[in-house]
Amino acid sequence: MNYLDKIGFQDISQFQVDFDIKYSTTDNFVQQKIYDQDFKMLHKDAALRLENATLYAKTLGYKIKIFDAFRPISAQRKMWNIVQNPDYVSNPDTGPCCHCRGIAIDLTLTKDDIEIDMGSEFDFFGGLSHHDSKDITNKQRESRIILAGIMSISGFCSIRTEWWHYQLPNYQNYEKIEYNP
Ligand SMILES: C[C@@H](N)C(=O)N[C@H](C)C(=O)O
Ligand SMILES: [Zn+2]
Repeated sequence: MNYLDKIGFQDISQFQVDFDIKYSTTDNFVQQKIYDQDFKMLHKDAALRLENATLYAKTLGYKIKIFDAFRPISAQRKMWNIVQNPDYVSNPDTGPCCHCRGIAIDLTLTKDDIEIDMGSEFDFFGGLSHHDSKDITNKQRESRIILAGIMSISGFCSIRTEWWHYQLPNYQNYEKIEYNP
């Protein structure tokens, strides 16, 4: 049993979802690897809710694709050093940093293995990614609302500025984790 298991984290690698863990590749907003290992881990409270979300998505004919889940504080710091804008990257010292607590997921929906058009790319840091963007089509808005509905009835909250980011409420109940495997 490793440290993350001991503190109540759960491996989500076998869930009925697809993974495209962007920060273990160079295909991300910093264009460099943020960490070497794919962390397909969440706190068990979030993992349980994600499992429900996969079922709701399936009912509607979709599958969930995960871009990121748990990320250690050091990974968050690398991001913060590049983008010091709390609308898009949480401050590792003073921000909620829900990924570092294992209770946030960056995700989208797919149908027949094709990503649904949500109106902006993942990690596009601008108004087009905001839930209330006026510059997306009705279809793109509808797709975001479907994702929001799935995540909301599963127990997650959204943030205003990123259509792909969902987190558990009461983040103060979970500690930020540093982890170097
Ligand atoms: C970096 C982006 N994918 C993200 O997760 N942003 C939120 C605000 C965070 O850093 O917690
Ligand atoms: Zn996120």
